[in-house]
Amino acid sequence: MNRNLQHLFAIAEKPVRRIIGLMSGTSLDGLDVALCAISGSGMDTQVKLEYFDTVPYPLEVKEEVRRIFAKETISFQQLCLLNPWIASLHAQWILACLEKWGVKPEEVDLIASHGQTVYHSPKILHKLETFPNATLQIGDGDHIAVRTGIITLSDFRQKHIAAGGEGAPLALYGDYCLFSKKDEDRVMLNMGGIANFTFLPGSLDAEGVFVTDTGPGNTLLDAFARKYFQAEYDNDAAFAKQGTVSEALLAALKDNSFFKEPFPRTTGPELFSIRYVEQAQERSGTTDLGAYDVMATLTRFSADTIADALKSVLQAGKDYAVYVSGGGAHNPLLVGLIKEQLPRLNIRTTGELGIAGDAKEAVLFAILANEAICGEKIDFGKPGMPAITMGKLSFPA
Ligand SMILES: Nc1ncnc2c1ncn2[C@@H]1O[C@H](COP(=O)(O)OP(=O)(O)OP(=O)(O)O)[C@@H](O)[C@H]1O
Ligand SMILES: CC(=O)N[C@H]1[C@@H]2OC[C@@H](O2)[C@@H](O)[C@@H]1O[C@H](C)C(=O)O
Repeated sequence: MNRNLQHLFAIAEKPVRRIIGLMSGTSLDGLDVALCAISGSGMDTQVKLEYFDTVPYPLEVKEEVRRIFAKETISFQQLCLLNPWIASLHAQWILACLEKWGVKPEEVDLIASHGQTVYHSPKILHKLETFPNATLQIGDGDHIAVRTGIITLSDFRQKHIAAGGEGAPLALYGDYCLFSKKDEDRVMLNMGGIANFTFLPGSLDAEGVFVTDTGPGNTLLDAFARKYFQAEYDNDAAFAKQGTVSEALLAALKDNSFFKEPFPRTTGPELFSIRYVEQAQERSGTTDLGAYDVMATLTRFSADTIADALKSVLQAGKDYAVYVSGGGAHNPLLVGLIKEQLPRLNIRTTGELGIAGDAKEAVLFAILANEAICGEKIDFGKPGMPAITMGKLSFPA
């Protein structure tokens, strides 16, 4: 047997695998690095989050990525150059984290790299008959494997599309294995740039699992915080809290076919952009609205669309535990507005389940890699949620 395969085989047989999960999401705030000790697979998966850090993207990196991020027209050269550049930066940051934590690269079994999404274009967005659902994550796995010396799994989303999905959300595969609890219906709500949630039935029945993106989480808030206030985000909703919601603008923001598509539906900043808001302002005659009022309205827009999607799945009059994660969980106004609409939600954090909210998505990619090496495909029995394991293998040599 080839040495690489021998090594992989030995990893699959270990009682505990140390896997680094990486996530750098649509907010471009940084690279989340989670070193996990994982045993078992599927519903028997056990995870201990050993170390976690977010390496902030330096301004220069944000600027280079923004030159192509979610843009229909870009420099092809920029895309080509960024693919290995992002990978080598991620590799460099992984090695720095390992050094800080006192862990040697040879003590790590696998890296699970999400890569940097630069464009997400499901059919419901591009609406072109000829073309399939499509999504593109850069930061090639071969570069990470060679630079770190650690076997790397990457590019998780393509098989999801090949098997009939939109390439997202992938959270359900890890949420189901890790957070399902017998006799307790749970909702795992992640509010990153884009918000999504997984419903986990207390029956543990895979066919009862539900997942979808709901629409914007922080992406519009971040874009307008940058535009109006030269701030990276609306820290603790300080700007939005000073404004008043414009019902006219809110109605125009909600008037988009995305919100009528069947679940699971996915989206990104390709749709929910500054242009999206400006067009809604023009349609609703609110172009003169003050910056604080725009921020207040955008926060309500995120909260309402999250609450509406939750209402369509949860039974009215029943109590649910909702475990929140992602940066939006730190936004008190956003969380408060969701709670106002769904008073019977019992809002908790994934930290109460042992995984800090900021680390959750990175941990989920470590779980996906574990499933690819040791698990079996799980059949959720629904279109858009294919029964697959994911991730492409890169060997260091
Ligand atoms: N204290 C806070 N107050 C308000 N917003 C906050 C706070 N802390 C973080 N955020 C928001 O969280 C964002 C980062 O969230 P996160 O890291 O979950 O996004 P992401 O992983 O890039 O997104 P996605 O899940 O869509 O890929 C920030 O850009 C900011 O909008
Ligand atoms: C294409 C892409 O990168 N999508 C992200 C993004 O961030 C949140 C939401 O939009 C979700 O669909 C997805 O990430 C998570 C990890 C997922 O696939 O579940």
